[in-house]
Amino acid sequence: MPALVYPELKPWTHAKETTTELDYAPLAVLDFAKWDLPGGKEELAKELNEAAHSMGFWTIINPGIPEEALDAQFALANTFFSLPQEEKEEVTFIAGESCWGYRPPGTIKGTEYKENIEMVNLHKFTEGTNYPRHAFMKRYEPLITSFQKLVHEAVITKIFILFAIMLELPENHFTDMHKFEKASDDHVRFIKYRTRTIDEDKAVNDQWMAGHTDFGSITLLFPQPIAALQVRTPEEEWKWVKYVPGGIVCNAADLISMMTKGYVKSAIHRVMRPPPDQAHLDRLGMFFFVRPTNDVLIKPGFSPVLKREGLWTKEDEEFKDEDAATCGEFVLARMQNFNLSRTKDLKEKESRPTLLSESHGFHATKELTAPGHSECNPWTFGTPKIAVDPYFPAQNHNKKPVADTRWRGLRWNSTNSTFLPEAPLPPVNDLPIETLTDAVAAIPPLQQGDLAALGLCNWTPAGMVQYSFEAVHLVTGLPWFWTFVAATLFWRVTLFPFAVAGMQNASRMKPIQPLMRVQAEKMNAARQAGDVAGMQQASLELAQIRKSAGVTTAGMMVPPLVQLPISLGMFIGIKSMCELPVIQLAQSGFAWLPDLTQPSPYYILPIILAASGNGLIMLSSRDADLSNATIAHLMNVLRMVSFVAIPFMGSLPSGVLVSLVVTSLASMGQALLLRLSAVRAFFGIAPLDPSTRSQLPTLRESLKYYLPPK
Ligand SMILES: O=C(O)CCC(=O)C(=O)O
Ligand SMILES: [Fe+2]
Repeated sequence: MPALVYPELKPWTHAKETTTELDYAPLAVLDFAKWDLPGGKEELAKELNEAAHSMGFWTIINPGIPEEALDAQFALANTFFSLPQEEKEEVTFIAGESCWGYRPPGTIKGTEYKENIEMVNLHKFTEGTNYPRHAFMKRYEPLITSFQKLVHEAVITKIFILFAIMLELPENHFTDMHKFEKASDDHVRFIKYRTRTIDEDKAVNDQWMAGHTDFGSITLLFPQPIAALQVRTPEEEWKWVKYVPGGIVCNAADLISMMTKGYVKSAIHRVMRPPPDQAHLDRLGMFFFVRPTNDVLIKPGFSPVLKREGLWTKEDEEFKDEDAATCGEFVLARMQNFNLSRTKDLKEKESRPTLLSESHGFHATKELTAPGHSECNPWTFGTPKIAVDPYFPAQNHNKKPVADTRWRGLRWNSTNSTFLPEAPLPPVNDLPIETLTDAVAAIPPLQQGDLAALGLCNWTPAGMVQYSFEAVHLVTGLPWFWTFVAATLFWRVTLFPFAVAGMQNASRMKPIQPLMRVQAEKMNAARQAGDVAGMQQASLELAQIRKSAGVTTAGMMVPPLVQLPISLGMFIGIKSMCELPVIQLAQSGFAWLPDLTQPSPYYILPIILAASGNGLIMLSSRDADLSNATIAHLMNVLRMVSFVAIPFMGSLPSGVLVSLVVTSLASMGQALLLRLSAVRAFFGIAPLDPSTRSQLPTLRESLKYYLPPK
């Protein structure tokens, strides 16, 4: 494993895969490498359709999340769980109020056993979110946020696009409901399950977490090899979920099920004592609970598929927005019920959960569900009161309860059900709140492999540019501002031979141009006359002319083919480093431009860029063939565009602009250098001919050229 951005984090070593033969659920494996292939998304949507409709569980391979990024998060969790207990309890779940922060193991009701679960829920860190957070977690905010954003982009968004395709809805149907930047209860959860003795486990029927559904849209379960998770199949059997190396297991949850009228199944799952070859090992899990944004209405959306399936009814059509609860209200109410329910599910012979939809809006009453009511959740697992139907009944969806305490009565049959806090919880307001400046001041230097751990550095041009920036920084030890300058110059120097090759080719081309024009005319005449032999002859001659002049197709094609991807890669690669952000870039080491991830102050860099861009165009126009007026005026258009683009440039992170300015100035230096007769002679480029020196029209002349006379 490469060094982490934060070397003090303790890496988590994953166990070996089990060799025990387990009764595995037949889960679909979706290969996200297909995403960009022609027809790939449609094929994936088909596979997801089958999986989401039947099992509610599936696995994604090649999700585009680097292993190092996962390792870093597991190390973070491992380090957190090994902190002293008081430090972990700095921010703790508050029964009936919130589930952010740490939840220590409780005692299993009716037994003397301690629960073997401790967990921490990390609400996404977005603007305006003000949840209490551990000082420890704040310290790692960049590492956590960039990971969550990456997962959102690379996996979650794609799943929602596939949902939309499979339901024949516009691709943005679900993605619009799940914007990372908007307020929602998206969070990452880490759970540490500690081993128990055989006897302890027997007392709870080997259950580590009772059967339940998750209550958001989807849940991602990141790869870890200890078998323990089981899913309830359509045949109502518990089957093991197989670990696929690098694969992310996903399950659909209640809200997505409600919004698709149960077409997408909210999957019932539980966690059991692992098989014998793994039962002695602690299990560390990482999960991403995805929720719609708070403002989204819980309301099924019309889909031709639902209609064909007979799930879409007149009632749905007539359902009014004002009758719908919002996802924010729903999640809050269920969360408030979080620690209130007191069930004995782990002691039941077998937890027999139902789906939320079975009871919601029908059985819950204000009286029963009032906070603190001892019977607030009468639907304990296994009671005969509930009909056990693991599938979402289509008919009940429109009975959306409004945001009142009725929601508290909804079954919260998840992980918290046995939690009984043992010690009084610290008041949140007393917690030391570190300022962000403190956190930033503590940024450690970047180390090799850190960018990869953040999901950067791959085999695309942008990824390779990022790799080169990391390498230049580590090899030279330069601060980040100068790293940007040096790495950009490195690429200019690397591209210099290609620029020279392009010029050599062009200079060989120049004297044969009149001949080539004649050949082209010959070719045209032959084509019009239908004279194939004549055409062949003309192209043969053309080839010979070019060959004798030393002009090759490769010579014409290769320089731009190399320069273009690298230039684009620089732009995209640097932009994504700044936008992530790679937090070290916030300390540029250059007083005048302290933070490369932020726009340039007072538009200084965009103005320099526009000015140098103009200079470059004027310089290259001097030796250009401007006999064609359109070309001459077009160059002037480019000059004007460079100024008009200043506001856009002003919105880019200054790291991108530093690189663009260096590129522009270096290009100018290169152009001046390649005008010198001695340099041209050295490279075998024909000298410039002062008699053919051209001059651009004035900007006013160009405006006149484009604007029709009044
Ligand atoms: O530990 C697992 O594999 C599943 C955890 C889970 O289902 C949950 O936290 O909701
Ligand atoms: Fe779950």
